This record gives sequence, structure tokens and C-alpha cells, in this order.
Amino acid sequence: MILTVDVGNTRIKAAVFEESTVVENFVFEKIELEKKIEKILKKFPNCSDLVVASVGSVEKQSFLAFEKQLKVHFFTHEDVFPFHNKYATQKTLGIDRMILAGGATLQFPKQNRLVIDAGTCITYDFIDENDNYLGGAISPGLRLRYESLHNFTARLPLLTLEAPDNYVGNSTPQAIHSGVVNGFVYEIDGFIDEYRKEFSNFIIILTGGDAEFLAKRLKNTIFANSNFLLESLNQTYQYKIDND
Ligand SMILES: Nc1ncnc2c1ncn2[C@@H]1O[C@H](COP(=O)(O)OP(=O)(O)O)[C@@H](O)[C@H]1O
Ligand SMILES: CC(C)(COP(=O)(O)O)[C@@H](O)C(=O)NCCC(=O)O
Ligand SMILES: [K+]
Repeated sequence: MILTVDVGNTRIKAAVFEESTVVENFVFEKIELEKKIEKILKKFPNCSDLVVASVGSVEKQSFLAFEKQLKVHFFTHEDVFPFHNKYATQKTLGIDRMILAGGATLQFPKQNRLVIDAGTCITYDFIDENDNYLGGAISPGLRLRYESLHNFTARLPLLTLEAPDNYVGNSTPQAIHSGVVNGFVYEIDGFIDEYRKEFSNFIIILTGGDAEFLAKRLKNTIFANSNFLLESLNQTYQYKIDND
């Protein structure tokens, strides 16, 4: 049984795995980290490993306190991954993106894969059928879009996610919802169409906090798997153990 932890820039997601089965999921804020992990380990004393992927401001030392209880692995660029990393700036590539690419490589072998993670940022990660990680794109996530419209203008209100009534927004709130939500959806559909022009067939994996909202609005039919990063963390960790 292992405890996997995904530290994103908005929230921390965690899951206890028994082999490849999720036993329980958790979502919490960074400030709750220590308390929450203690609670989880109390509930699941059989956890033998704590496996972490962090792009947020939480560093490895925040987890060292748990080394007395179980094996702690904090993923870094030095770890072995199941793909050939063709990124030009490998040391700055997000660990979350590497874990997503690791999971996509292991879960969907011998095919092109596009992973879209709609979280704080939307990240696009492409791994080709020869397991070459090519890179992709980084774009502002949904909440970032609402916040930036408010923070960088004199008069726009700070709104929270709401599906627009129409792409022609006939009020300030509706114009903002249309711009944010439709811009988000058109961007993703546009990227997918672009990839389709160059790569004949590929599988699309959609994940992240906004994946459920997105899945039903995209022209391209894709299924959201909000657990994909944690599943990938579990699998990539197993791969590392088998190949270290
Ligand atoms: N309870 C919530 N708190 C914060 N964001 C949420 C929540 N529920 C859904 N979201 C959406 O999920 C996004 C954050 O997704 P997530 O994948 O957790 O981000 P990250 O991995 O970057 O921390 C936000 O942009 C927001 O639109
Ligand atoms: C782009 C990200 C901030 C996404 O993080 P998230 O949306 O999961 O919070 C993260 O992948 C990151 O810090 N990347 C570093 C730059 C790069 O990947 O090239
Ligand atoms: K993301």
C-alpha cells in the first residue's frame, strides 16, 4: 500500500493505492499538509511508501518528518522515467508533466499520446509512439483567466466559473464567462486539431481539476480521468523501483 501525493500550484491531491487500485482519494490545501498526511497514515498504517510529485512551493523537507514512519520518495529529474526526454530544457520541465508522461507511456504503450492537464495551468504533453517525450504547451488555467481579467484591469469583477449562456456575451459577466470559458474550450479543441494534422492517431488523456467541466464541452470527445496524475505517480514509482 502506498500513499501518493501531487502538490500542484492550487491544491494538494493524494491517494492511497493498493497495487493499482485507489483505496481512497484526498484533496487539501498546502497549509494542511502535515496534519492531513499524519491522519492518512494513521488510517492506513500499512502504507510502506510515501511518493511525492511537487511543482508547488512545497519542497522535499516538508515530507522528511515522515521518514521515521515509511519510505519517502520525492520525484526529481534524476529519477528514471519510461520515456526518452527530448525537452531542450530538461531541468526546468515540470515534475508533474514528467509523471503524466510516465503514466501515459506505461498505460498506453506503443502509440502517440497527448496528455491535457487542466489545473492551475493547462499543460499539454505529447509522447510519440516511440516513447519520445516531445514537450507541448503551458497555458493559463480557468481560475487564472478569471483572476487575471480582474487583477490587470480597472473595472472587471472577479467571477467564478459559470458556463456562458451564449458565446455572444450580452452583459459584462456574460462577456467575461464567454471569453474565459469559450476561449478555454476553443484553445483545447484548436490544439487537438493541430496535433491531428501532424500525428495520424493518438490517444488523448484529459485530467486536472477542470477536466470534468471541460470533457462535455469539447468538440473532440475525450474522457476525463481526474485521478490520472496520481495513477501515473503510482505506476512511474513502480517503474522506477523495477528499473533503478
Ligand atoms: N475546490 C476547488 N478548489 C480550487 N480549485 C478548484 C476546486 N474545484 C475545482 N477547481 C478547479 O481546479 C483547478 C485547479 O485544478 P488542480 O488540478 O487541482 O490544480 P493544480 O494541480 O495546478 O493544483 C482550478 O483552476 C479550479 O478551476
Ligand atoms: C506548468 C506548471 C506550473 C503546471 O503546474 P500545475 O498547473 O499542475 O500547477 C508546471 O508543470 C511547471 O512548473 N513547469 C515548469 C516549466 C516547464 O514545464 O517547462
Ligand atoms: K496542470
